[in-house]
Amino acid sequence: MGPEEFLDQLFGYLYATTVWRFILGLLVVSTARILFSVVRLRVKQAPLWKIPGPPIVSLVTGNYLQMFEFGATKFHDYITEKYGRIVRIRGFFGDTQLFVSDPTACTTILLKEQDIFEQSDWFIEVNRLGLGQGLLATLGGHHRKQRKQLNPVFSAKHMRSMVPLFHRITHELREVLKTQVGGARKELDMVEWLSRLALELIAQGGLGCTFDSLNPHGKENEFRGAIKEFVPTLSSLIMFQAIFTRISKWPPRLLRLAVKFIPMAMLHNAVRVADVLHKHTKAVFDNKKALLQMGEEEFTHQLSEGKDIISVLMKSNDAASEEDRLPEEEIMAQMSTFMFGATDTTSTALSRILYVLAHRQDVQDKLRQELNDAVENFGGEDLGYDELIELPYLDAVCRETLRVFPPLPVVSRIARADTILPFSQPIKTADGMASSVFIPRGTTVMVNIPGINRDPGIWGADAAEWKPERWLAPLPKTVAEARVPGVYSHTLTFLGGGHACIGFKFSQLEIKTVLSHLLRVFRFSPSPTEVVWLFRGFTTPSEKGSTAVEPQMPIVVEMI
Ligand code: HEM
Repeated sequence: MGPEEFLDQLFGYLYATTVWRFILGLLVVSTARILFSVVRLRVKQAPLWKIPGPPIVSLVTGNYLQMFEFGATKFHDYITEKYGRIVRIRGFFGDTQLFVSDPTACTTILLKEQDIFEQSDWFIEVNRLGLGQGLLATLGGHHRKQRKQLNPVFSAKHMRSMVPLFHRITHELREVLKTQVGGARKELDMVEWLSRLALELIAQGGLGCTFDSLNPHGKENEFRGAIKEFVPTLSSLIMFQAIFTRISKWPPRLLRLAVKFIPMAMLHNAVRVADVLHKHTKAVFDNKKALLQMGEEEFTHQLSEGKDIISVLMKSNDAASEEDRLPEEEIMAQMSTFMFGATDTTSTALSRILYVLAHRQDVQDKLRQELNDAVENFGGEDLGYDELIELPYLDAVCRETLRVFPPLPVVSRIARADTILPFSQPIKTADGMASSVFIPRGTTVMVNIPGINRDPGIWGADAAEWKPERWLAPLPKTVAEARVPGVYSHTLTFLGGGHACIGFKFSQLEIKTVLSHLLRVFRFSPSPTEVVWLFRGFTTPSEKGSTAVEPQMPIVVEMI
């Protein structure tokens, strides 16, 4: 070996060992820091150990699988009944978390101390990288600034102008269903059709574009596919959240380069989904921007006549002061955010209403009668905004279904600082009665939405029963007294506080418009195939025993 070759090898060796030592050192330091913060948090969480909760089933995963597996809804109901409004749960490696349905505790989490109880870094970062920096990816002042610009776009005044569009799209669905049923009766997978409908309603009503979702022979749209893939793709990465949240803020180019060299198909898939979402929102945005620059007349030539949410937002944003104006990137991010926020939620709510009505023909008949009478009095089948909003039985059926069966049953927050969580009533702990508990920084609290919506202490002994009639009489005094911090009907179905669902009026109108058409033309009855409701983040229907990933809800649809 010559001297040059020797030096080359020596430097190569030194370089390789230095780099590897550096990487190894980094890993050791990071692991030590993670371990140290984990141990410190476990120690500080000691006061929470005294709160009653289910036994731990695994030292590694705690109660995590019971809380989030397909059958989790039953477990949630069981622990709420057994342990009450404040339940201690174990997360990964002995982490202690709370599952909360106490109204005073929920008010602290969602309203009074909403700047302490925030979404986790993981939630914010995956949404930021996947959907962009929209409402689901911002916190504090940044989030408030976005809400200030967006709230007026979701006002009742603007929702009024959406009614014709909702009618038009629902007519389309009705005609497709008539063809599918073939003039008599047929079993259809209604969740599939309601998902397509929800997607088309937000595509046209939110973005002013179409995905041709109601075309039975239409091809899968790439944007639609990416929205559907978003949650499963990210769920597959959840076990790497500690590492992910540490590297996610790297400069985008560096992050992309790093991801390229990590041989993990699910990571590459996540990047692909994010790229597809960005490509499409940018195309829709650029098109709108060009139209806006051409003038008002061109702008109203869009499919939605310029009444869709993003068009209205772009116009009001242009007129806003420099200080309030949102950057273009953030408007694009709202598009993916709305597509994501509006689709599974609405289709799940509509599916549940049809499912319940299929099992309660008496209610279905009564509702149909109310709708037929309303159409006769109104003088046309496309009921106006006020008629749709004010029909009492339609309203009662919607409120009751959303109360008893909230599509999104659990939302999580993480304490960003040490604080005290007060309760509305003292609870029994290992140390005696307690009317509050110390929550150390880093603790996860989960809001148990069905727990509070069906709390017998608030709604009475029949709280768990589905009874639309309860909304036609004065509600028990305990309902108002409980001061549930929700934006809708004393429930947390659409949550409350600064992160409450921005689209709740939009979804009310969608649901009522759809029911006003479908129930007058079709009768829905249960299928012989049993349907079960599974926890997939949302509570969605499935055929009993099926292993399909997608929700399924066979219902017998009959022409009237
Ligand atoms: C029945 C239908 C719906 C239900 C049950 C529902 C429920 C919820 C809930 C519980 C949250 C809070 C999530 C959290 O903070 O972790 C939320 C947030 C949100 N929802 Fe909805 N939603 C529905 C329909 C819609 C629709 C139609 C849209 C859009 C048009 C929408 C857009 C959003 C957005 C953007 C957020 C984030 C708000 C923020 O953080 O400021 N949702 N929704």
